[in-house]
Amino acid sequence: MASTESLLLCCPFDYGGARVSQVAPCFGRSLRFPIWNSVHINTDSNPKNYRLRVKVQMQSNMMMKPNSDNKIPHVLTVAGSDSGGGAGIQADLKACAARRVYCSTVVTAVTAQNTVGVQGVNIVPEDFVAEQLQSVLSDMHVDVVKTGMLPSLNIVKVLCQNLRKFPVKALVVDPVMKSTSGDVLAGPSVLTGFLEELLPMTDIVTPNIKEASVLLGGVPLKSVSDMRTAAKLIHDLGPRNVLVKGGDLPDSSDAIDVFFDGEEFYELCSPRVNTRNTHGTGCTLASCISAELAKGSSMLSAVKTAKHFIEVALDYSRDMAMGNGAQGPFDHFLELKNINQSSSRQTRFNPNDLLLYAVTDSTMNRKWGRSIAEAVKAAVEGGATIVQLREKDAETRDFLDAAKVCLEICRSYGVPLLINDRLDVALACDADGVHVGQSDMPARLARTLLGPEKIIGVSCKTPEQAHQAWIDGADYIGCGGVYPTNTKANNRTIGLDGLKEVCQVSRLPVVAIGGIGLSNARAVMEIGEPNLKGVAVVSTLFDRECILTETRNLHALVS
Ligand SMILES: Cc1ncc(COP(=O)(O)OP(=O)(O)O)c(N)n1
Ligand SMILES: Cc1nc(C(=O)O)sc1CCOP(=O)(O)O
Ligand SMILES: [Mg+2]
Repeated sequence: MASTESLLLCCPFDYGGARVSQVAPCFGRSLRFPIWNSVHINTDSNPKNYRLRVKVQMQSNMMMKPNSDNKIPHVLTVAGSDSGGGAGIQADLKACAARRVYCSTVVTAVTAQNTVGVQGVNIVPEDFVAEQLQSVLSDMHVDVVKTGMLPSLNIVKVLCQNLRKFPVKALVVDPVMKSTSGDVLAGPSVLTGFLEELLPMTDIVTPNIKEASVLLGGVPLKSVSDMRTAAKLIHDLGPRNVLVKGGDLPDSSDAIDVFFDGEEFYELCSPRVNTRNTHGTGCTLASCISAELAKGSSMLSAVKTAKHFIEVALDYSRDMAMGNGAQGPFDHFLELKNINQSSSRQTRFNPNDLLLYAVTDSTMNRKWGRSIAEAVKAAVEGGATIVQLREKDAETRDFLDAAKVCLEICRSYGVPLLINDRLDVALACDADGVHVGQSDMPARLARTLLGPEKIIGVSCKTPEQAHQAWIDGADYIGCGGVYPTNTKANNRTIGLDGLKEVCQVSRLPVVAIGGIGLSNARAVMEIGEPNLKGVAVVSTLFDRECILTETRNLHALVS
């Protein structure tokens, strides 16, 4: 790099100047595509440079990473264009970019649509769909094909011919039949193509309850039990996995989707986000699943990550104002939003993540003969909502290596990973934050070193400590020991009363810790303090034979 003015850096995929515009103002001049993979500990007193470093470091998290075969993960979407930009090809491109995967496009139809509805549809002739497919598939390495609007039987046939000619790792079918506004996007003849040709080649099909009903000849779906039956029946039509999306199910406070892999059913729940901005969620979900599959995820893990992404995106965009119609689009670029709002950490840290806080322990892992990564994976699969690596006797190198693996696991589940005590390890692996105690690195210094984006938790036993944590710029406090514990030597027990007292003065969210398990977690959660957001536990999860089961059980108790 010759100078800051000529920082023209390579990036595998140009997806616009948006990221760049976040960085450029720091220099007051134009930069293009920063690529910066190293970790920066900020020792620079110039706040301008400091801002730049933090932001550029986040940008490196947003770049596409080659797979183990050195190829950039690539999804080809075969779908319709939505002029309003909320669904179809436009949503697919944004979703893949947000999930850091390359996306090529075969346009099957051009729609005139907005937040009010679909005003017109122009179907692309099948010969030209075939030409687009041939262009992409014959030249570029495609991992996953994702389909959206397939508006004619002949287009379905052309697609199937090309998939036979150019096999890919996975085929994800979003069986789009109607838009969110209720306009028909694919007629009955297309259904024949789905049933006879496309579904038998499909790795996962993602119907909503209306589409599932159409695929099954019109049977109504009114409950989760109906969705399970439908998932099984659709599976019998040929796809290897089925995800029936229950977002439109009436009378449910949660968005429950049923996933069936041919052997087991999984009910995937997320809180229903109260927003009008849901246009494009189906396309985005299928594209996210495709993106995760392209990166090498297993099917279930891809589905879970995609569902979590949608939940967070809807939540972030709940008040976004776009258009005058009933259904608005949402914002896919959460990470950019974080960069934009770097002065406001609360947008990044969600206090609800404290609900089930899993804290690891190397002694317990050794006792049960498992690695830190195995323990963390089981905990997040069981429903842990945040993880802290508390590896008191690990060698630095081993700790760092393990932290990197755990971070990948946690990121794939959308679960934040914090490091206990060791800021150096947190910085080196770009963890989501740290937890420090009263005799560790002072929280204020931790904030200076980690920057505004990272999560910082502080252990507090008294109202004074809680007040100081807030002044120092912490994000939450860990308060305990609520009950006696064998995990931390000489730990003072403050009881439920001590916890209440701290909660009442704390301006930060609180997670309770110390001796908490299945027998008393409920009592802790029910102390009636609104800023008590969850329980942090060590032995209840990690000093047990099956971490997954214990986490599930505790999750059920505290949710
Ligand atoms: C969530 C949470 N709360 C409290 C602690 C204890 O931290 P600390 O007082 O620094 O003690 P050690 O964990 O370092 O022994 C915690 N780790 N997590
Ligand atoms: C790490 C830690 N900190 C505490 C505090 O009171 O700040 S109690 C504790 C240990 C919690 O382990 P368990 O869930 O096995 O009791
Ligand atoms: Mg500590």
